[in-house]
Amino acid sequence: MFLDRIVATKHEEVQELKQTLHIGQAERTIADLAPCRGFEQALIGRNRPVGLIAEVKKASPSKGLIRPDFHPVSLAQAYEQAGTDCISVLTDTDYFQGSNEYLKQIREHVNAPLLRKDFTIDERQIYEARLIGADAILLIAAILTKIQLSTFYTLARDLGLDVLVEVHNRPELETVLDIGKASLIGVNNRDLKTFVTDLKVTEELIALMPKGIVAVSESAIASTDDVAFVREAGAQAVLIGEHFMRQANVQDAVNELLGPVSKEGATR
Ligand SMILES: O=P(O)(O)OC[C@@H](O)[C@@H](O)c1c[nH]c2ccccc12
Repeated sequence: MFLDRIVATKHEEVQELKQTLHIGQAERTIADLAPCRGFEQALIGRNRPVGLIAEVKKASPSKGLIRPDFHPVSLAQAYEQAGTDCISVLTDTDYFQGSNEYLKQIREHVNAPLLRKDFTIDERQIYEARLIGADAILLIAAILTKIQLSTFYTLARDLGLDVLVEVHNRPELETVLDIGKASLIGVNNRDLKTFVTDLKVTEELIALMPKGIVAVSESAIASTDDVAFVREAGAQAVLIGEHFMRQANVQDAVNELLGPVSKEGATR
C-alpha cells in the first residue's frame, strides 16, 4: 500500500537525517532565526471570504506528473500576486517530486507563510522544517500514534511553527480532539490509502469539530461549486494544488476559482 511505502521511505530518510542533523546544534541555529510568519493567523485574517492555502506541487503518486513546466518560485510568486493567504510546498522527493530546496528558494522570494508539506514521522523532520524556512508543518493523523501527535505538536509549537493536523475519518478526528491541542485542523478529502476523493468527508468531519477550530478542506477542490460546498460545510479555508497546477496562468486561476481579493476578507 502506498502510504506504507511512503512511511518506509521516510524511515530511511530519517536515518540519513540522523547523520546530518544534530538536535543540539539545530536548536542553537533556530534560536537565532527570525520568527515564523503566522500561518494560522494569515488564515484567520484571510484576504477572501474563504482562506486559501495554494500548493506548489509538481507530481503526485495518484496523478503522476501534474506540471511538467515547473518553476517553483514563479508559481509561488503568482500565488502571492493572486492574494493567496498561505502557500504549501511539497518537499517529498520520491513520490511528489518536491524538494527542500524549493521551499528554501520560495522562502527567499515570497512573504506568504509557508507550509512544509511532507510526511512527518520523526522529531528531526520538525527541526529540519524550521531550518529550511517553513512557518508551519503538517501532521498526518493516519501515520502517527496519539503520543506522537501530541509530542510532535508541542515540539513544533516550541520551535515557533504552526501545525496543520490532518484527519480523514472520525476516529482520527476524535483522537486529535482528545489530545486537545490542535486549533488548525485539515480534513483531507482524499483517502491516502486508496486515493479515493470525496468532498463529503469535509461535511461529515467539520460537523464534529468544536467551535474555535480553524477548519481547512484539503484536496480534490476544482470548481466554484466545490468551494461553495466546503464553505457551506463550515470550512474556513481550502488547500488546493492540482487544479491550479494544471492551469497555464496560475494567478488568473486563483481569482477565477475564489473570486477577487475582498477588503472585508473574513468578515464577509
Ligand atoms: O492537489 P489537490 O487535490 O488540490 O490536493 C492538495 C493537497 O490537499 C494534497 O496535496 C495533500 C493533502 N494532504 C496531503 C498529505 C501528503 C501529501 C499531499 C497531501
